[in-house]
Amino acid sequence: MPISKSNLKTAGQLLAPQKSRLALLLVLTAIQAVFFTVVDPLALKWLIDAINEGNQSFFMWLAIIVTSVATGGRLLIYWTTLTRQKIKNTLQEQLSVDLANSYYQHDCQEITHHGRGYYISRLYDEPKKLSEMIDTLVAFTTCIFICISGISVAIWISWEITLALAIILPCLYLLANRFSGKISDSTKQLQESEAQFKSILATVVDSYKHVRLFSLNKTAQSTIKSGLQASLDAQYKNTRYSALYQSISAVFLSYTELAVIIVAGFQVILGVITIGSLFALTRAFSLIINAVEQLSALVPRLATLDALLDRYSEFKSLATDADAHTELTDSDTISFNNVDFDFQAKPILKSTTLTVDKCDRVLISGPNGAGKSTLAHLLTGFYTPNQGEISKPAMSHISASLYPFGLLPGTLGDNIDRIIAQGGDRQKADELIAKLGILECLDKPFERLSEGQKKKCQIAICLLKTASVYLLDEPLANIDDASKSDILQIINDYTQNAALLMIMHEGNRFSHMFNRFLNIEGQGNVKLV
Ligand SMILES: Nc1ncnc2c1ncn2[C@@H]1O[C@H](COP(=O)(O)OP(=O)(O)OP(=O)(O)O)[C@@H](O)[C@H]1O
Repeated sequence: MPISKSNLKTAGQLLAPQKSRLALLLVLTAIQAVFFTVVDPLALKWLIDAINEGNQSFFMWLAIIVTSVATGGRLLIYWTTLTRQKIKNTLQEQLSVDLANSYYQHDCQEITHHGRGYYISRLYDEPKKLSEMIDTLVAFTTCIFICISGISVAIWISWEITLALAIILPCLYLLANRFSGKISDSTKQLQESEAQFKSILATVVDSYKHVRLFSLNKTAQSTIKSGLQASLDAQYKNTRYSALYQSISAVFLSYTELAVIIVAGFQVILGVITIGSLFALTRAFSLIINAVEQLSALVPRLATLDALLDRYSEFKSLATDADAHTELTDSDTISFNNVDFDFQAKPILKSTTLTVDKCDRVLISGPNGAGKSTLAHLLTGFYTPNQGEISKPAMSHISASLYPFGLLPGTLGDNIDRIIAQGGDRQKADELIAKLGILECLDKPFERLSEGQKKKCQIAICLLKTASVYLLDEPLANIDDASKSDILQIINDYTQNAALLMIMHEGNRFSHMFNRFLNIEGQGNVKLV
């Protein structure tokens, strides 16, 4: 079977919301297939027999009826094409939204590891490909009904000749079984390597200025070339299996077609069937052979679909809403108990034990690369420790401004409105915007702001949330010297009755604002005084 039972079930669940529209499409597709397969060869037989017998009026009426039916059939094809596209669009939208929902519950470390381009591929390219299951379903229905009705017409004309098909079908079944596993595996490799390549491509695109400034055009080209290699190899492998399978099945089919024409020709010579029947029979067989060929071509498509459904289910299964299970501690304090955390064997925290109380003002400092931002991600719950326990408020009680920072599409104003719509305080937002002097930024998308403006907007968004813990990573970076104390004062004012933790390289200048000092020394050593 090119598609597993569990994936058939998943496909059924995905298509359930559109079942009525889909059922209508498949019924009309089946009618269309049966109609053309039965009418086409029979009309040919009757028309040729009418010419042979010189029956002019029957010939004329038949010609008019056949032309009218063919016109109606074309209109039906137009309608089914549009309906099919509508169903595909709805399915793609449903899949993308569904996967995006899972994305926000994926492990943050995995997301950082894979990169932006990888997830763009998984949230856009794969749903688009998966929505093509509608085309596969329609093609499958068409082929099955063409085969059934074509075989019925052929049996009606000459059952002996139809027996020729019985030889070919088991061979095709065996072939399909042999190749579908290989095609499905190479499809998975292809999708994964494409997603990884898009991650590389996103980095290459982002490096525009760097490449121009250092004349690295050639290096960028070779990065693209080597990144593309794995996906091109997987594409080649996939095409090789599909083409090999289709070529072998086509050879089998052409032998059968030849055998039918020879046997039917002899039957006409012996006077067993009429010349009109010969034409009808060859026409019906060519339709059946065509349909069987298309059914064979569906095997690689079904194997591809199987791989895509596997990837869809796997992506969804990686979603864990860990924060939903975090117990809220009574006092909303933070404590690390014997926590270990490392990145690829580089220790960031080693047996770290510390407690931050409600209302503490903590300055986090330490050399570059020591692990300050990593600690901030552990505190917010985006990273989980390798060992030990972190007790902290749930993410809904924490507000943070972390690197890298990103908002949803739209202007800064749109993004603030979205937070207010979730229960945010409009008056507090207006106050923060006025105090931080970012009124002119409201109607611009975040990416078009200056770096200092971006920083102020990040602070405003962080403070807008009512939380019991506030965590800001380098809030003064890119802020002009004259504004630094004012901004720290704003942060201090808006975080009263909450714990405040700030990562700052120039913290010593403002040490009077803090009551505790957390020094990340590197190699996993951390000191809190
Ligand atoms: N996603 C990651 N995968 C692997 N290593 C990482 C990852 N993120 C950070 N690191 C490594 O962990 C170490 C700590 O990084 P982190 O960003 O926490 O340092 P930091 O103290 O905030 O530095 P800075 O002061 O320069 O901002 C660095 O050596 C960094 O290379």
